[in-house]
Amino acid sequence: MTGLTQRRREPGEQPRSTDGGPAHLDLDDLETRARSALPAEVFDYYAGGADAEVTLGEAPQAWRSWRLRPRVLRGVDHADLTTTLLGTPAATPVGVAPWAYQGMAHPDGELATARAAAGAGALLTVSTSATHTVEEVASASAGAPAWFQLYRQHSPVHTDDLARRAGAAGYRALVLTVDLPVLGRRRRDLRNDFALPAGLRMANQPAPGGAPAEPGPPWTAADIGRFADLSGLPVVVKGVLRGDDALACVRAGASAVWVSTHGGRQVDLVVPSAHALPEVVDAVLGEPGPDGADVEVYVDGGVRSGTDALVALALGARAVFVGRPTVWGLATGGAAGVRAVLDGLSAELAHAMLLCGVASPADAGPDLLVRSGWLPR
Ligand SMILES: Cc1cc2nc3c(=O)[nH]c(=O)nc-3n(C[C@H](O)[C@H](O)[C@H](O)COP(=O)(O)O)c2cc1C
Ligand SMILES: O=C(O)C(=O)c1ccccc1
Repeated sequence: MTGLTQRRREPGEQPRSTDGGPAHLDLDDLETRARSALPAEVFDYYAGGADAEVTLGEAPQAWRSWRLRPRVLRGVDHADLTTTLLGTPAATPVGVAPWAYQGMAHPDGELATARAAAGAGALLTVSTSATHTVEEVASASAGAPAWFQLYRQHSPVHTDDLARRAGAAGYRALVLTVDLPVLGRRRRDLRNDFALPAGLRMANQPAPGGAPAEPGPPWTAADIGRFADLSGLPVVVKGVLRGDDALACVRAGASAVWVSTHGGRQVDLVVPSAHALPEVVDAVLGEPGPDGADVEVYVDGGVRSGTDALVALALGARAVFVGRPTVWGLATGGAAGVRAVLDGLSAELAHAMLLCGVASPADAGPDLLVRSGWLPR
C-alpha cells in the first residue's frame, strides 16, 4: 500500500497498483480499444444515446458536480465493500446493469459477463434482450446471485412466461424496466440502419411463426404486485427519475427503485441520475417494502470511477450499476475484460472510501458531500 519505490516492470508487463491489486483502470483507453475492435455500427449502438445525446454527455459530469469532504482521524484503516442487495450478499456495491445483445461484443456474450460478475462477487442483471436464454445465463452464473430484467413483450402471455421462467431459473429479483414504452430515437442507429447482426438472435423471444399476438395494455403500477406474484421474486423498478413515481412504485409493492436515464438512450434532456437520486431517496427513505424491510434505492448512468460511485453511495444509493464500462470490457477482453473493469472500479471505490474515512457502503452519507457551487460552470 505504501511502497514509494517500485521495481522496474518487465518488458510488456502491464502496470499494477503498488499494493499488488488490479492494474490501473483506464476506461477511456478501453473505450478507444473497443471502438477499434467492433464494427462501427455496433460501437455506435453501444455508445450512443437519444436525440442530441445531451443527457448522455452530462451523466458523468453530474457526479462530478459534487465535492467530497473527507473525514480524518476516524480510525478507518480498511474499507469493507461487502453488502446485501434485497438480502442477496454481494462483495461490492458496484453491479452490472442489464444491457442487450452482448453476443455482438464477444462470442460468449452474456455467459462471459455472468462468469466475470460471479468471479468479482458483483451482482449481475441479465437483460430480456439477451443473445442467450434466461436459463443459459443462470447456469453460467453457477450459483452466483443474479437478477433478471424484464421488458414488456408484444404478447402479455409471453411477458408473464418470462417472469415465471426467471423465478424458476433461480434469479433473486425481477427488474421491471419502465422507461422504455417505446425505443428512444437514436440518431446513430437510424443513420446506420442498425439491426442485430445475422447469426445472433434475441434468445428469449418465442420462435418466429407463431400466431400474431394482440399487444396488451401498457404497464401500470398495478403490474408491480402482479409480477411479484407471478415470479415469486421481489420487484425492482428501473428507470425512475421522480420522487412521486418512486413512492407510487413502493406503495404498489416494489422492494427497490432504480434511478436511471437508461444511459441517456431513451429521451434526451432528462435530468441526470445524479440529480434525480436525492429526490428519490427523500421520497422513499424509511418506507417499508413488501417484506417489511426498508426499500432500497440503486442508481446507474455515467459512473466511471470509484469517486463517482462514492458520491452515489453518499447520496443514498445502496448500489451503483455500470453499463458501458462492462461493454468495453467484454468487447476487448471477454470475461477477463469485464472482470478487470469490475475489480478496477471496486478497488477505486475502496481506495476512495479509505481516503474519506468511510468504513463500509452503509457508512457513506450526505455529510461527505458539498455542492461545487463555487466552480466556474
Ligand atoms: C448497449 C446498451 C444496451 C442496454 N440494454 C438495456 C436493456 O436491455 N435493458 C435495460 O433495462 N437497460 C438497458 N440499458 C441501460 C442500462 O441498463 C443502464 O441503465 C445504462 O447503461 C447505465 O448507464 P452507463 O452505460 O453510463 O453506465 C442498455 C444500455 C446500453 C448502453
Ligand atoms: O438498446 C437498449 O437500450 C435497450 O434497452 C433495448 C431495448 C429493446 C431491445 C434491445 C435493446
